Amino acid sequence: MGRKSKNKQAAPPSLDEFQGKKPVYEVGSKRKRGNTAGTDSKKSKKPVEDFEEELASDEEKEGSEKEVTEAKKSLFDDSEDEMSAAEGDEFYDSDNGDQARFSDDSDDEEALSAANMEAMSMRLDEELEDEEDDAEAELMETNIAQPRANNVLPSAEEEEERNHLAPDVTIIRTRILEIVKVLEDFKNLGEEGRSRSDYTVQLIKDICDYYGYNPYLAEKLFNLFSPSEAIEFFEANEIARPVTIRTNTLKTRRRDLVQALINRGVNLQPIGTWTKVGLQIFDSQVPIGATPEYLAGHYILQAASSFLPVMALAPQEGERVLDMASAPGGKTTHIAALMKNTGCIFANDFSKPRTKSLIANIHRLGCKNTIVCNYDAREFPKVIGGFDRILLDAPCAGTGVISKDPLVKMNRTEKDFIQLPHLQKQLLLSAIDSIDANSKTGGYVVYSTCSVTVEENEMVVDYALRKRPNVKLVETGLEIGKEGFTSYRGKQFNPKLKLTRRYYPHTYNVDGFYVAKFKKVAPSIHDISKAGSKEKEDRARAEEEEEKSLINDDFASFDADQDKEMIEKTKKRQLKKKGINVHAKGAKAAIKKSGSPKEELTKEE
Ligand SMILES: C[S@@+](CC[C@H](N)C(=O)[O-])C[C@H]1O[C@@H](n2cnc3c(N)ncnc32)[C@H](O)[C@@H]1O
Repeated sequence: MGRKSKNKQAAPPSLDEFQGKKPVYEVGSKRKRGNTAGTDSKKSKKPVEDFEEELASDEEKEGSEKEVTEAKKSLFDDSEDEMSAAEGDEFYDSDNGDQARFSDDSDDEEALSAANMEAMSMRLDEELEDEEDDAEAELMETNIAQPRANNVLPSAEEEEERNHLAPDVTIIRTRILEIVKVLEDFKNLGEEGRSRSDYTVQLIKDICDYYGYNPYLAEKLFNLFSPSEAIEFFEANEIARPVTIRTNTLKTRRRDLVQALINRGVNLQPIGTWTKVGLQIFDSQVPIGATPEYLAGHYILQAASSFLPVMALAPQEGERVLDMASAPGGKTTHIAALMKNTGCIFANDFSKPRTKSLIANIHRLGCKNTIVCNYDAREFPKVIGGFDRILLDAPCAGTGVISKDPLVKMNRTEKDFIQLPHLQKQLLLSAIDSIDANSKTGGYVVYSTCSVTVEENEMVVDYALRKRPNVKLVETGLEIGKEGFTSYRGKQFNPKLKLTRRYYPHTYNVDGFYVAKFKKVAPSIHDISKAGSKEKEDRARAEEEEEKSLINDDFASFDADQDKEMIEKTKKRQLKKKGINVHAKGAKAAIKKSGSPKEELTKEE
C-alpha cells in the first residue's frame, strides 16, 4: 500500500496541524508558490534582484493579458536530450525534468506575475510569521498539561484483528503523528510498560504502510532525522519539487531570458539569491521543453540542487577539467558556461546510451571546449590525469529524488547500500589520483550524490580521507546547506566532515543532495598508477576485507559458474535482436567463445 490510496478516504490531520502549526507548503496552494526553491522555508525571503523589478513594471502594463491561471498544464515535452536516469538505467541524477508537473491551482487564486510576485511573497511571509506565532502560543498551552498518550500502540488482539482487514490509512496517519509526539517527549508521554523502541518499530511499520517504502529503506531514512523531521522528509518526498531552469550564459543573459519567456506567457521568478542563473517556473502557456529559446539552447531544465556541485567546483577559465560521470550533461554544460568555453572539459560517462543525451545537450547549449569520452571512470588516471579540477557526480541510490522516482521506495535494498558505496569509493580515489596537486589555479575534487544516506556520502568521503592523506576537505563556498555528519550511529568520522553540505527536500525544497570539496595538497604514489578498474577492484576488495567490511561476492563479477547459463541466454538474446539466427551452424561455439560473437558468426556462416 502506498500513500496515494489514501486520497479517497477522509483527510487525516497533517503533521503541522497535529502539532498546532500550519503547513509550510502545500501542493497547489498559495503557500507552495511562496516557497521558493532553495529558500529555507522558515526564513523570510529577500527582495528579488533589480532587473526583476524593471520587468515587473513592464509587465504591469500588460498584466491582464498575461494572466496565466489555466489549471494543470503539462509543461514539458518529453525531451530526449535531458534523459532521466530512471529511464536510462539504475543510476540517478536529479535533473529528471519530465517528472515535473504543475498541480491544480484553485480558480479564485490571484495569478502570480512578475508584477505582483514581490507583494505576494511578502504577504505570504507575513502570514507565515503570524501562523508561527499562533502555533507557538498554542504549543505552549498544550505543553502545560499533556496527558499520557494511552493506547497509541495497537494491542496484540487489535493487530491480529487488523491483519484480516484492509489497512485504514486515516488510522495509520493519525497514529504516525501520535507516535511522533510521544517520541519527542517520551519521558512524559510514553505509556507505562512500553519502550521507545516499541514506538519506533510501530512508527517505521506505519511509515512503510502509509508512504509505501520497504522496511529496510524506511528505517535507513528514518534514522537520519529526529522523528518529526523524518516525517517532514517523508512528506516532502510526496510532493514534486519546483520546476527550475538554468540560464545558459554562453548564449544569453538571465534578464533577457526572463523577458523572452514572460512574453511567451511564462510565470517565473529567480530561484534565490544564491544563484544568478536559476529561474523557477510557476506556470506557463507553452511547453517549457519546446520553446524557441529552449531549442536555441538559452536554457536547460535542471533541478536547483544540481547547480550546487558545479558552484562548489568553481571552474576557472583556461583550466583542464574532468567531469567523471557526466551524462546527460546538466553539470558539464554548466561547467562550460562558467569557463566561458575556454580551457578543456573531458566529459566522461561509462554508459554509452547516456552519452547520446550528453552530446545532444553539449551541442544545443553551444559548448565548444568539451570532449566526450566513454570510460569506466575507475580507469582514470591511467587514461589521462593531471587535471586542475574534477567533478565526481557519482552514481547513487537516488534517495534524494524520491519525489521524481517513487520506485526507489520499494526497490532499494541492503545490497545497493553495499555495492554503490563500494563503487563510489573507488571512483573517488581515482578522481583524487587524477588531479594535478601542483595545479596553479585549482587542485580540487568535488564529490556529489543525489542521495541522502550516510553510506554513500560521509562514509565515502571519510574513507577517501583515510586512504589519501594527501587531500583535505575544504569549504564548499555554498551559501545554503546543512553540515555533513561528523558521527553517525556510534561511528566517528573525520571532524572536517562538517565542511561538507547536505540538502533535503523538506528544508530547502530542493532535491536531496550531498556536496563535498577536497583540495589535493601533494602528489602521491597512486597518481602514476597504471592500474585499471580490475586491479583497483581487487585491491579495494582486499582492503575492505582487511577493514572487515562486507562486499557481496557477486559484485562486479559475472563469470561465476552459476552465471554461465544466464550469460549464454543473454548472448542469444543479443544475437536475436541483431537478426542473427542463433541456431545457425557454429552459433553455439561462437556464443561460448566470445563476449561479442557477431564477427565470429559472420565468419562461420
Ligand atoms: C548521477 S548520474 C550523472 C549526472 C550528470 N552529472 C549530470 O549532471 O547530468 C551518474 C552517472 O554515472 C554514470 N556511471 C556509472 N558508473 C560509472 C563508472 N564506473 N564510470 C563512469 N561513469 C559511471 C552513469 O552512467 C550516470 O550517467
